[in-house]
Amino acid sequence: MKVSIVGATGYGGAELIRIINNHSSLSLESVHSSSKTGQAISTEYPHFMHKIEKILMEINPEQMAKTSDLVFLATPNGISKGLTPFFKDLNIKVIDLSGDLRLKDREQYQKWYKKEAASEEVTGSAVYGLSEWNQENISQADIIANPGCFPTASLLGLAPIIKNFTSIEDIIIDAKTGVSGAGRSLSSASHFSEVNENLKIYKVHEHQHTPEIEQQIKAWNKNSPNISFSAHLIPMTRGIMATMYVKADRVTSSREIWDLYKEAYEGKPFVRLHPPGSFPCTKHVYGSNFCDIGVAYDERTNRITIVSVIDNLMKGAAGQAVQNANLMFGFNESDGLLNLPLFP
Ligand SMILES: NC(=O)C1=CN([C@@H]2O[C@H](COP(=O)(O)OP(=O)(O)OC[C@H]3O[C@@H](n4cnc5c(N)ncnc54)[C@H](OP(=O)(O)O)[C@@H]3O)[C@@H](O)[C@H]2O)C=CC1
Ligand SMILES: CC(=O)N[C@@H](CCC(=O)OP(=O)(O)O)C(=O)O
Repeated sequence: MKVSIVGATGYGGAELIRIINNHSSLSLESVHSSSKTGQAISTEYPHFMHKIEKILMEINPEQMAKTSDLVFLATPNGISKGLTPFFKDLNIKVIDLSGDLRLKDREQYQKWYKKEAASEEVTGSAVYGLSEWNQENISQADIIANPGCFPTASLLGLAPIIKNFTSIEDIIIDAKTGVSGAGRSLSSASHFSEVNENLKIYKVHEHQHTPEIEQQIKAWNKNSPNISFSAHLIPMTRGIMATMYVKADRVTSSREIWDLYKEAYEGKPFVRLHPPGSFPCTKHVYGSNFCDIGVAYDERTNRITIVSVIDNLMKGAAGQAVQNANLMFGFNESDGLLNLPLFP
């Protein structure tokens, strides 16, 4: 199966190239850029030297549709909503890594992203690509809205509770991310001297992933409350930890909660449940497509604590995108993705 990448010079695009290089059924046909056409991708990323010697090409959907079966859009928010209709008309499948196609309510997109939303036709035909929980729809989709990094960690961590408790009183998601989550372009927010030895909260009550998480938990259980979500930037390159506190409508136990997770993720190759009383850290998933989860119940406060970790560029972006491609084309779900994490 031949694939192209738009936004190949970004971190998500580069991670796609790395994964596809180890895939038995996907082959990289072409890489595309809006600003570096004619340049070799290995000039931009010397770690690809002598291995990936593709030249960056212009973004020409008609040309791409002649040679590729699938295009990954690893572009900033606001771009894929314009490109996707061309690919849709040309019958080439699309996996969009940006936030453009995830929210079904266009007003919500405009409110949180502060941009014009994609057309209803495009958002209507996009399938939300949370691989573990939407496999059937993904396998029949032509357009995938790949989930955001924080929503992936949060939703995989919340799903068993949301689906098994009738009513949840309160959800707090306290999330931390490494700096590669902000992409490769330069900004003062990701400047070494402002990130190193620093811990910073950002987009308080305004983070664009809030409505994405709420959209999915309310689809799973209409009694789900709005969430309190906060994002923090920490001085590391990759990784997300979402620590979540959920107040349930009834008394439970750590064992009951752990059993729910065990059952929910039995046979899922990329979600690993820690043994009772043990919790994951970001290095447990570094460079891999795993989402590791630990859970416990605090009987003093009647709150369930869930810790969910992912690598933002893998399970939070390119890894899950390839997992979705595997499901779309009927390949083994794990193809190209079974590498162990890098440790330490
Ligand atoms: N980084 C992460 O952890 C995650 C990222 N995402 C999402 O994935 C997408 C890609 O992220 P990431 O790779 O980190 O971002 P980067 O900023 O690293 O890369 C984005 C790339 O998009 C290209 N681009 C910029 N403007 C345009 C344009 N007008 N038309 C076409 N291409 C353009 C640029 O390449 P060029 O100038 O060569 O065209 C750039 O290299 C984003 O939407 C991001 O929000 C989602 C989950 C996690
Ligand atoms: C560190 C950092 O800035 N992370 C980004 C991650 C968002 C992202 O990946 O964008 P989408 O909206 O396409 O999901 C943020 O928190 O906004």
